[in-house]
Amino acid sequence: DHVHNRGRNYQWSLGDFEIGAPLGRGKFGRVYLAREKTMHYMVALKTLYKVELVKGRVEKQVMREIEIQTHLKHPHILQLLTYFHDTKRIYLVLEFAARGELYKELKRQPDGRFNEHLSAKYTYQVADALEYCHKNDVIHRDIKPENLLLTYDGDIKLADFGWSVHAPSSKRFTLCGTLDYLPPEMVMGQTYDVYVDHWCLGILCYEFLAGKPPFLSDTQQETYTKIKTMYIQWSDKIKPGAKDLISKVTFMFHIFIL
Ligand SMILES: CC(C)NC(=O)[C@H]1CCC[C@H]1Nc1nc(Nc2ccc(C(=O)N(C)C3CCN(C)CC3)cc2)ncc1C(F)(F)F
Repeated sequence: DHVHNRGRNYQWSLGDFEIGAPLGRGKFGRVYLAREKTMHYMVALKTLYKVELVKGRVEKQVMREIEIQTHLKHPHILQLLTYFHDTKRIYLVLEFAARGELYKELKRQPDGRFNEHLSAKYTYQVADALEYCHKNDVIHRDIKPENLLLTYDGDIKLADFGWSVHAPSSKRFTLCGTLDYLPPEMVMGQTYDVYVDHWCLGILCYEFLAGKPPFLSDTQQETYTKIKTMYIQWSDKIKPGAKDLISKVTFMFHIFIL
């Protein structure tokens, strides 16, 4: 009915939501559980402080994240439902993933790793999301456990398109966080294409099965060297079938590129 059914041009605002518990901290502000007042729809409300965005010189990146995530609609991609702002903050109204952050689920496992069934399920769902992104000329560029969330049913939601770009691209970006997932061509600062996501998918699958990424080293330099030489020590936890899959997904394209 007209009261509840808001048209496309409806201007959402903070008053439309009841704010609940904090879900944790995002990069530029807190994330809260919230409930939309008329339909009682549960959402995640991500707040971004404008001052912080300016200080971090990431306004364009945030605009790109909003632009990209608004247009991607896929069961394994966390949807950006709407956004609005007030004087101090930008608010992203995102899908609420009831079972939270996958990397915490990984750490909660008895030996820090998923069994083959779960690893295959999650790897498949991320691959499904990536295929959809690539069909829409979007490279995610930052596939790793920290950027994956789990729904109530235990399905994957790919989130955080803060580093995504339109393919192909040679956009260099200052690295923040782990190098473990960087493919060789990005380490060498060359142009890259959707294959960077394939590389990361292989690294992700390895980490699900082994409980740690393949190039983990004590120093950054060592990690770089292992990546550039594609020197991978196969954990004994990885069976031949999985090793074959990871090699094909991760290394195959890079043999052509390098
Ligand atoms: C991908 C991106 C990099 N990550 C993020 O944005 C992070 C930063 C903060 C939270 C998360 N962002 C989201 N989190 C959820 N769901 C969620 C999260 C945490 C818990 C949880 O375990 N607790 C509350 C526990 C409950 C128990 N207590 C003890 C600890 C916290 C349960 C459900 N849905 C949507 C989002 C989103 F993305 F839309 F914002």
